[in-house]
Amino acid sequence: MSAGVIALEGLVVGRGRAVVAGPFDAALAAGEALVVTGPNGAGKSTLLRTLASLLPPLGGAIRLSGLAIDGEPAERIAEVAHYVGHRHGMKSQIAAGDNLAFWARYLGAGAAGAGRPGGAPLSPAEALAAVGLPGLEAIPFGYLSAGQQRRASLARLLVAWRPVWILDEPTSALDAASQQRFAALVANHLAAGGMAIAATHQPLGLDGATTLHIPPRSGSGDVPGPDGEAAPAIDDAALAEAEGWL
Ligand SMILES: Nc1ncnc2c1ncn2[C@@H]1O[C@H](COP(=O)(O)OP(=O)(O)OP(=O)(O)O)[C@@H](O)[C@H]1O
Repeated sequence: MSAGVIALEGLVVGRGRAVVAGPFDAALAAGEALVVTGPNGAGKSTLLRTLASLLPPLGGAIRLSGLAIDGEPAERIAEVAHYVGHRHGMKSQIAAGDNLAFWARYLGAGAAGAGRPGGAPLSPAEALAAVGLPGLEAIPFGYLSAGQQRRASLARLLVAWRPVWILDEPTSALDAASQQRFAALVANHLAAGGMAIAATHQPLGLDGATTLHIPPRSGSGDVPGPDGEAAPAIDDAALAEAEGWL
């Protein structure tokens, strides 16, 4: 089992210079899960996007130790993580299996998976079977039902090894049996020395997970600029470009 640790030290997260949530202090070791809870708009997705290096921290630090990529110490979680956000990251008109084959190639499944704890990465067909979609690899992703689409997008976690799974509402649209199946996949990942950070409104059935509860937001809490000026209005176009929505 690897011995990685992720530590959040006074981490403050936000959009533009507007503080959304924090400061957070938490630590996560290999084999552990962090479940992020809180009401709508509290900042769960903002925290996860910050951990996934899609947004810069507004304060504090994210410290990594013992996490490596190609033998080099990782400097950012993104280098060693899968991030599954609200959007699936799959193309509707392309077969589910081909979408997963793309991710396996893009994520370098062979190299990153070599010698990983828990065995080699799964093929697209195996990964679809593992999320309860056996034999559906030739079906265009867009033909799948909402719950099937979510499950196929989660199958991406299995086609390339990454020690850290960052998951935003992973079980939304999943029925009870699919939620249980997914909880078992996360438990296997943790048993293989992985880590999971998940924002959710539904219990994930992870025994021993640490919970980080974000309370409802109060006040704007903008971070002043270096010159003491008030924070500028958020530029949605610039944010969209930085976050890759375009
Ligand atoms: N691109 C953006 N620009 C400005 N503000 C944003 C942006 N995206 C989200 N916010 C704001 O940040 C706050 C936190 O949103 P976030 O999506 O992190 O909450 P959440 O806890 O994940 O909510 P939910 O449970 O509804 O998914 C909200 O007030 C939201 O309006």
